[in-house]
Amino acid sequence: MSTVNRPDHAVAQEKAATLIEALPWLERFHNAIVVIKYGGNAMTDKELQRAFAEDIVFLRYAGLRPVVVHGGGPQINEMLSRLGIPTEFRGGLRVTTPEAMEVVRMVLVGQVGRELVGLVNSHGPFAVGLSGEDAGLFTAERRTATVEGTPVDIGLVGDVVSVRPEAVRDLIDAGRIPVVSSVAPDAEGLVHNVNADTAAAALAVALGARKLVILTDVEGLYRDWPNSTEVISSLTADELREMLPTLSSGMVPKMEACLRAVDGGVPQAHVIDGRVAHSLLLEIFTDAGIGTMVLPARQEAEKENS
Ligand SMILES: Nc1ncnc2c1ncn2[C@@H]1O[C@H](COP(=O)(O)OP(=O)(O)O)[C@@H](O)[C@H]1O
Ligand SMILES: CC(=O)N[C@@H](CCC(=O)OP(=O)(O)O)C(=O)O
Repeated sequence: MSTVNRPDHAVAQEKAATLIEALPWLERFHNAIVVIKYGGNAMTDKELQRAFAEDIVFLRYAGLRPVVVHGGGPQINEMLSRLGIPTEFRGGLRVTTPEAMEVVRMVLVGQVGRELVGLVNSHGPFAVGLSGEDAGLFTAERRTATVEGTPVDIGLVGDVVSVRPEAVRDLIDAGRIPVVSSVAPDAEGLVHNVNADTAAAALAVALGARKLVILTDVEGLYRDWPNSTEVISSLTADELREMLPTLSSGMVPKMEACLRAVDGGVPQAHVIDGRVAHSLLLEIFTDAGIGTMVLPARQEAEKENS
């Protein structure tokens, strides 16, 4: 006969409490499409990569419908440097020459996307990789960057001007997990480099996603970066709109993406810390919530937190 001693019982109770804490969120997000932008540090550390793949498969088994859009800025930098091609960013976006574009496409679609698909599929035949070029998913239009209020040309960089989400929907309906790389042709078929945050927001809107979650390499949106690291836990679209001109570097496309998603009807957009293993699960399934959440308006914030 085996007996359960008291400390073990207490540990078991704690585990049960953690599991049951997820119940309201499982109910709320059953069948929900959640678009997750994967990037930053979480992408370059092997352990964090594995944890991310586990989280995505966990979401799928828990009854959500995850869609992944991945970045790969650090990996593109590495390949450009190996090839001796200099690169620079303006307003958070890479200046992309035709030569750099070839590398961006090769790294995002042929390397980063493939590796992510492989990691997810170590848990079962879920992930299918595609890019903005597949089945007309994204159409891009050349865009400029804004530097000190002035538009500057940054080469073959595009914004997503239309989305045909049918291919992604087909995959979701078949129980697959789409893994999307952010390169896209313009109306003439010329392939452009699209920031992955921007692509994730456009896809979240087109799919009518319930959430956009952006993983990055900071805790969230800092109120007064780089002077302090006080994280803003939630803000409305209007508050973000006002703050946007004061933001710098990589936070610009990220927060623009959150705003675009929420303005486009996605009820919540989050920026969370990809350096914390399983931060995605913590965000979706726990009462605490983490990082920064953008909501359409204050009353929505109260509703979402209730
Ligand atoms: N207000 C801010 N809050 C947080 N980070 C900021 C802010 N303004 C600028 N940043 C910078 O933006 C970076 C995140 O953007 P980026 O490096 O492009 O991330 P990713 O690789 O995840 O796309 C942070 O590491 C930080 O250096
Ligand atoms: C136009 C532009 O800047 N495109 C990005 C695309 C990859 C990306 O967005 O990667 P992260 O999410 O890791 O930053 C780039 O070339 O780096």
